[in-house]
Amino acid sequence: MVDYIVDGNIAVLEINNPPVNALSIHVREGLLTGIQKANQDGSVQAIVIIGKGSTFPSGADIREFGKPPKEPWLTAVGEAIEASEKPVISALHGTALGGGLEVALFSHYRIADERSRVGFPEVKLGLLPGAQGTIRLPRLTGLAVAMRIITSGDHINAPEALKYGILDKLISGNLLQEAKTFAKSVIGKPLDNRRLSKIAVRDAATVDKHFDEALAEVKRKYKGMIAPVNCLKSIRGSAKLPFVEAARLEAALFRELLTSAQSAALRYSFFADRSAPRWKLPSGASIENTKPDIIKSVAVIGAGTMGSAIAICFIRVGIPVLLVEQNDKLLQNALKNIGQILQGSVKLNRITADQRKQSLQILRGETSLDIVSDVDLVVEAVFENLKLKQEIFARLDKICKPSALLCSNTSTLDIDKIAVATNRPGKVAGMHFFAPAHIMKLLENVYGTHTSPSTVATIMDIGKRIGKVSVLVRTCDGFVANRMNRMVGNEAVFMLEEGALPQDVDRVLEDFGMAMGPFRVTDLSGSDVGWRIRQERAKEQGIQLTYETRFVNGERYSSLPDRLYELGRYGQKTGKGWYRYEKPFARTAYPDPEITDVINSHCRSLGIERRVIPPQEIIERCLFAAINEGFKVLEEGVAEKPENIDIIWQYGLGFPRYRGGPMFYASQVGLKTIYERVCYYYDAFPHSSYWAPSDLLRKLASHSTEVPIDQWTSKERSRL
Ligand SMILES: CCCCCCC[C@H](O)CC(=O)SCCNC(=O)CCNC(=O)[C@H](O)C(C)(C)COP(=O)([O-])OP(=O)([O-])OC[C@H]1O[C@@H](n2cnc3c(N)ncnc32)[C@H](O)[C@@H]1OP(=O)([O-])[O-]
Repeated sequence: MVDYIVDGNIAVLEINNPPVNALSIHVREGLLTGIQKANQDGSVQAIVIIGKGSTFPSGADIREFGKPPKEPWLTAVGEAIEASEKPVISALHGTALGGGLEVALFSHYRIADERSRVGFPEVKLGLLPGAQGTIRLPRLTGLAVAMRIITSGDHINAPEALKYGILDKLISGNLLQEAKTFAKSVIGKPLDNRRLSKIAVRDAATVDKHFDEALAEVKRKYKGMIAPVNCLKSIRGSAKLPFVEAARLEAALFRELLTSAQSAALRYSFFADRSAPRWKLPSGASIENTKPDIIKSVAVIGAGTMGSAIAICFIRVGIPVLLVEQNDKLLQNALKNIGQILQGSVKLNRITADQRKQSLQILRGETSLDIVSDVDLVVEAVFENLKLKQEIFARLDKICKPSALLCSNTSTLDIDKIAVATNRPGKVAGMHFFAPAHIMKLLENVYGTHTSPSTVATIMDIGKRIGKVSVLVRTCDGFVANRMNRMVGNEAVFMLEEGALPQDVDRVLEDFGMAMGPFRVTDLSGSDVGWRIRQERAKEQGIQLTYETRFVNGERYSSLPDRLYELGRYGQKTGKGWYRYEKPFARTAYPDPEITDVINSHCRSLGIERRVIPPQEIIERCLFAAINEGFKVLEEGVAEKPENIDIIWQYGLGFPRYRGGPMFYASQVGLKTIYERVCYYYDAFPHSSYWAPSDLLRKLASHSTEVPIDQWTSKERSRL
């Protein structure tokens, strides 16, 4: 794992632990023995530490966290590096992150390939740079820069790192050769002024001011997260305490984080990010064995808000789009809006004016569907109506070339029912974008009974090309996101009928960490959207919905949202919804006494006695109901693994990353507790059949010890 190579009077310790040279136990052992050996070797006068392959170490081995720690710890290795009597030069390339950068900060000199990046991303794992990173970096950069680098977790490029004093020299040629030459040039020079533990923090006197400012900033930016706060406390220690005591404080703050639920969730999320796009079908077809088609052109059908935003996703990565809308006026409006949105991106420095121009050059608006005959992929984004979609797909099937994929942006409808309208069901799939589609990272890709593996490979590949986090799910009503989120919406409204107000429910869920509570979310999209869908469904079933309707097909129903619609309270667009706004499209939501009156009179007319609903009940009824549904989604194979569900919630539904996702959260609460509470609510609300406990949940909860989340599907699903 660490090769020891002597070239003349230079010992080279080459770290070889692909893919990112993580500082696993064998690397730490190799570094420690390498340093000791070089110090004992009379012919060696300087030591170079370098990474083999694409990078200098990108950090500690994250898979080791949460397991019993193995010595030597990174700090001990680092202290041996700093204590070396012979100069140690770290030669950085690729991404020198976390523990990797700490190794460099223990070294006496740091040189780097000019294309390399450095950083302390620990905070994104709910940790701090615990091998003295928080107390060494301020000694080089000063407090403000160190606080920004460590609390943001952002990478910085080599020239910037040079400017801050983190690096001593940038290299444009052969890194190893240059490192050896550099090493020879520092042989015999005094080392004490190169040992960061011997150097003071130069702006230590200003630490309280920097701390207060940075603390206010992280509390606003990373609400609810403990790691950025601990990072700051440790950096403050670096300025206030003698080095050894500061190191002790850092170690204590690191341990607190390492054992925290937040870090466990963030580390899980790190691996879930990488695992979710790796799709596999029940047939065995997978990302490993299926090639995607190459998509060179796309048509988007429907130039509403969604269709326009979807078009942007493709044109900004250079894929030409035909945007089709029947009505020329709507089409022209959409083209204008797209131009404005891209202009906004230029203003925010997300793209250049040239990139905007190039994107608009490959966008063409049309009013006839016939024009799409030659595109490789169609994304339909018309109104959520099965009949309408079936008609469009039947027409597309006739117009498009046989190899074209026909995808729907439906958020709920069964892909199989859309595919039957075509003679190419293998080439039909769902691509469910989340609003606003040009901003939201999630793409929920949906396969139907007949969708071919190559279609799946293609939609997953194109999702990656357009910069989305793509997750594959099987078709069902609402797929994963809307199917599970429906329970949150239902329970939230039922709690209004029982005693809560919209702001109570939203506050509890936002305090939990959700980006927005369900009522604020409804106000954003508009209560008219849900009303239309409910009316449509009722019509299909021959049901008349009235204010007195309390059950539909035996299921509890609340007409409160219908009352809102009748009052013209469509949400932000009308300046009032579940909340009041200063004016239409204003963002700030104010609790509205009028809504309290509407809710109270609704309860009176239905004879419901209101009660106080405690925060814990709000959490349980919204989240446990969704979690129970999540287990059904797993048991039916709609989602292949819990990570897929959690990534959908993080990137599509605003679930706090530091809680991992609803399924990871369930694993932390404990499945026995979740199961018992689900049973309790099923008893209490038998007319909400989604409370019927999932079989998978019941079986997992019946184990005498908690089944780890990575075994949920393998352990029980095959036996169901
Ligand atoms: C006594 C106290 C002691 C305290 C010690 C504290 C030490 C320290 O302060 C803590 C840390 O360093 S915390 C760490 C701080 N460092 C970080 O947080 C850096 C985390 N890593 C990254 O940000 C990105 O991986 C890179 C930018 C490095 C490369 O991006 P890219 O080129 O797109 O590649 P990719 O697809 O992302 O990864 C490729 C494969 O490598 C895997 N893997 C990666 N890093 C790993 C790791 N550290 N570990 C294990 N595995 C790691 C990854 O899962 C994937 O595996 P798969 O099986 O193929 O799925």
